[in-house]
Amino acid sequence: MESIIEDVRVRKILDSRGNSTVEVDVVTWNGFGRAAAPSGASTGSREVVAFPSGGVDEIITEVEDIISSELIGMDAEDLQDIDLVLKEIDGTENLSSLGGNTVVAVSMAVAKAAASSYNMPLYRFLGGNLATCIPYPLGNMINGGAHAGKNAPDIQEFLVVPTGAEDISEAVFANAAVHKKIRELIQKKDPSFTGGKGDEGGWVPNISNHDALEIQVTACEEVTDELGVRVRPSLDLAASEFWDSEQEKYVYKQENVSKDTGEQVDFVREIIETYDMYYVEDPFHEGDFEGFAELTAQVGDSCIICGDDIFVTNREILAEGIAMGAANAIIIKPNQIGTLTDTYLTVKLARENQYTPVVSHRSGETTDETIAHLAVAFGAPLIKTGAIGGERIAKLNELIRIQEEIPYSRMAELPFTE
Ligand SMILES: C=C(OP(=O)(O)O)C(=O)O
Ligand SMILES: [Mg+2]
Repeated sequence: MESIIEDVRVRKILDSRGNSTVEVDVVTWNGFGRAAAPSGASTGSREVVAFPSGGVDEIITEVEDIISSELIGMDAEDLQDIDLVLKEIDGTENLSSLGGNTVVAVSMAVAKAAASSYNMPLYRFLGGNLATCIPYPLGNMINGGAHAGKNAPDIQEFLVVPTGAEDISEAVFANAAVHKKIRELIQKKDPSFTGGKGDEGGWVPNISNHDALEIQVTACEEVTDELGVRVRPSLDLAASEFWDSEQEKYVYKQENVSKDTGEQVDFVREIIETYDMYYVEDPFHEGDFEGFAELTAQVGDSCIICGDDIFVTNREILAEGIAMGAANAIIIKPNQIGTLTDTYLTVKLARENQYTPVVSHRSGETTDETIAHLAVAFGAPLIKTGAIGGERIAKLNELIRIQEEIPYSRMAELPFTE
């Protein structure tokens, strides 16, 4: 009774890039849930389609009525049934008629409304009383590729993880300290640097991939010494963005060099070894399962090799990767797959196969904080959600609140840390 859905409202709101996206309110007899959908810039080609052909406006004018007439009267607690109904209404494989972003916003708003109906936070409603681990934040420091301007590095994200942090507060402030330090180091290298930032709040300098790596690692070392909290460098290459399918080469415009898969394996392995990288995401393009498998075979016993565009939070594609030994971790972005049920099932498959789930934001975000709750509920050891910027700190500050609320909270167990 408490969680019977009484109303569903859909509206158009701004995202962090100034584009339109969708926000959904779900009202139950005794509760309320609100969620908004993010959008990617470097999207995987096998992600569900974000919006129907008429964009957000079609959702507001046509889709809202269809969804609300089906969902009103259903019990928000029956999340799996509701996710099934959403997929049935859509009727396509890639959610192109309702739009994956509509589906994910409804699915998350329903879950939040169900939790609220029983006066529970979302992480507890989904994860239960034993979900007490707080994920480590992967903070974005330097932006390149599709998240930055044309003179920025080809590598999309220079990230850090405060593996030595004892709690989430120490972790997020260590990341923020590295972010500040990196600005100083960029300014030293390029006095004309104006302090411009990319889509995820990382700095966008006009420097080479190599110089960005040097600066990232120096900043990690200095902050580790200053704060006494070990911070380790990590990367998201987002290599689909610089894979040239005609040449069959990874093309690094900054250095004017091209590499085939074998050379890319050697190049990334060298970076991992030289800079003691903790985590490397999408070092190969989304179709290069062989490259992923080879690198994982070579360094996967000491470095997290994570698949984003390759798996797109899809458990069937993940299963192909598992069979080949491609990667040892997977990015979890609910809007890549559409429903919370499907998101959960992908996390479950990952865990059963010792793949680390890494819950992640998108480059176009809102102040929605749902993924902070999902990371705790799913027991994900890592969350990738930037380091600074309103839409990024919405998640980080929520983790601080969640930690405070859980009586026996502790930081999650990270792979490959002594
Ligand atoms: C967050 C990312 O970017 P986008 O949202 O543009 O896919 C990513 O590639 O991990
Ligand atoms: Mg990525």
